[in-house]
Amino acid sequence: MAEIVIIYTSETGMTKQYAKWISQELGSGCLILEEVTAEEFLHADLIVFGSGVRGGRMRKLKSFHYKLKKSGWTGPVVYFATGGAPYDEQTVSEIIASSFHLSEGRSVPFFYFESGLNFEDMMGWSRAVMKLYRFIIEKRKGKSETDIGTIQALSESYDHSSPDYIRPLIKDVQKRTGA
Ligand SMILES: Cc1cc2nc3c(=O)[nH]c(=O)nc-3n(C[C@H](O)[C@H](O)[C@H](O)COP(=O)(O)O)c2cc1C
Repeated sequence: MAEIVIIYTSETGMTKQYAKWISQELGSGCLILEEVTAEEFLHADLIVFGSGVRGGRMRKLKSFHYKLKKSGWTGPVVYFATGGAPYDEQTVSEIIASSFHLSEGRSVPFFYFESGLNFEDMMGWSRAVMKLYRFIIEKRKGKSETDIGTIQALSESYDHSSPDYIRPLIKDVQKRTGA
């Protein structure tokens, strides 16, 4: 049976929740990026990597790729990102474009899962960025419906995460590993 390892990083627990759901579904190990050592993933046939979206791009992709490079592991990776914005093809394309430097015609296995915002567990500076962002939109004249929705979303914690969203990723990983 193929060995799958899930590696994730999570500031407020949203990505952690998705990583746990994926790990339960695939029956695979679930490791934290900041703590994982090469020995823990060198034997893997496939790695699933997940992080939250920050300013339109995946957090900590660089440090994940650095760890892989340093370890010499060159197997397939399936990516997932969690974000406060609802699923939308345009948004997902923009996250991919900002996160990965892809030459023309290349693509990466990538899945986006809507999560939410957890102000309680956010680091101080993240909370400050959110507050500033909300302030800027509130000052806008002639606010669009999106602006109004964004102000509302930035007003309090919410969690739209659902284990249903991971289905396409599970199917993709199973196809790749012949499970
Ligand atoms: C500073 C900051 C910037 C964010 N930028 C985005 C964004 O551009 N798009 C989005 O969908 N969500 C954005 N979010 C929401 C997070 O992506 C979302 O809460 C994510 O699930 C957090 O995952 P984590 O708690 O596992 O790190 C942002 C959150 C913070 C704190």
